Amino acid sequence: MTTSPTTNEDVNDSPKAEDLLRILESLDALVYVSDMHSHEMLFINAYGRQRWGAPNGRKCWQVLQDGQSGPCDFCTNPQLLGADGHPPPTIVWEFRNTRDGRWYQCRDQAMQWHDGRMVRVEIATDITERKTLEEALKASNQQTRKLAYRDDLTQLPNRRAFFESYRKQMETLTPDQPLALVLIDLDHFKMVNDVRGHAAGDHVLKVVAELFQAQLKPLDILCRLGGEEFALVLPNTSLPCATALAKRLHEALRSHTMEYAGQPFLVTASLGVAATTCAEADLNDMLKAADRAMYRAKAQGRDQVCSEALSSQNESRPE
Ligand SMILES: Nc1nc2c(ncn2[C@@H]2O[C@H](COP(=O)(O)OP(=O)(O)OP(=O)(O)O)[C@@H](O)[C@H]2O)c(=O)[nH]1
Repeated sequence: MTTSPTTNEDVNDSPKAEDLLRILESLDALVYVSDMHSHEMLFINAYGRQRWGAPNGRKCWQVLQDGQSGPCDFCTNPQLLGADGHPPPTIVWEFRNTRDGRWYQCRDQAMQWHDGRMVRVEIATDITERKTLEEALKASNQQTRKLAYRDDLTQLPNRRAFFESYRKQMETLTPDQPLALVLIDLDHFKMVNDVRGHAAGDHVLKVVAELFQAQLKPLDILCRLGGEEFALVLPNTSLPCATALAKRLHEALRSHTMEYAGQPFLVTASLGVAATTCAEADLNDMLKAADRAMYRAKAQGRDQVCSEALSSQNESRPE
């Protein structure tokens, strides 16, 4: 009967050099050693030789990378020797190899070679599959986020995006900068649907979004709150300037001839404008003020712009 070792100590008692080499040569990972200063490749295991070839006296950057005329600018050697002479802990990083295009997790450390010089030892495992999955997940998350924040029909930011944009503006603007909000509600939109059909209503919503967007500056944020209601956040804009812009939007819409299924028709909107200094720009108060102004526009016969200041300072604030 054969007896087998029972503890690690028994196994590691007297490891033979050829056994250690056999382990290195059969590893499913790149292991290489290069001179810290000259970058000469001193050892590369079978895994590495199969993918990058034998070193033949070349430097590590000549063996492992493409298009290098000197040491790589991403080389971790400078980090491997601590200022106090003691090597810091192993450096772990991820890198896409320039020769095979695959991703590797690299574990680098410095050690003293048998002839006394300092060398770098790298163990690199192929993590391409994991990276591919991570990238697919990231892309899918971005797409999900895009869908969650975009209105499908008009491609404008939706209600959720509106609340987030408003909050961001509050953080970005200085306390004395004005902020304006315009609520826009199409007039008698139900009639468009009833008389011309739901598809015609959808067409109108898309055209309105494009018409308005064409009048805006890059920092102005037009959102579709839902149904036939839109909101416009205007950073650093006073009440007079916001009202003037709202009047331009109002005019652009009422003077635009819609056309659906060969039939021309007109659409109008009621707009409510509110503005305040950023320091006072509580979203609920702003929404209420813009809503009041918008309902005043509806009550006064629709097809017009009304405004309401939250703070008297806004009345004379320049754009
Ligand atoms: N085509 C289409 N219609 C929508 C959409 N969302 C909401 N609506 C319609 O918009 C209409 C809104 O009607 P109301 O709330 O009565 O408002 P209105 O007819 O515009 O009347 P006022 O606002 O008082 O001028 C309803 O008929 C909804 O079905 C949409 O995405 N597409």
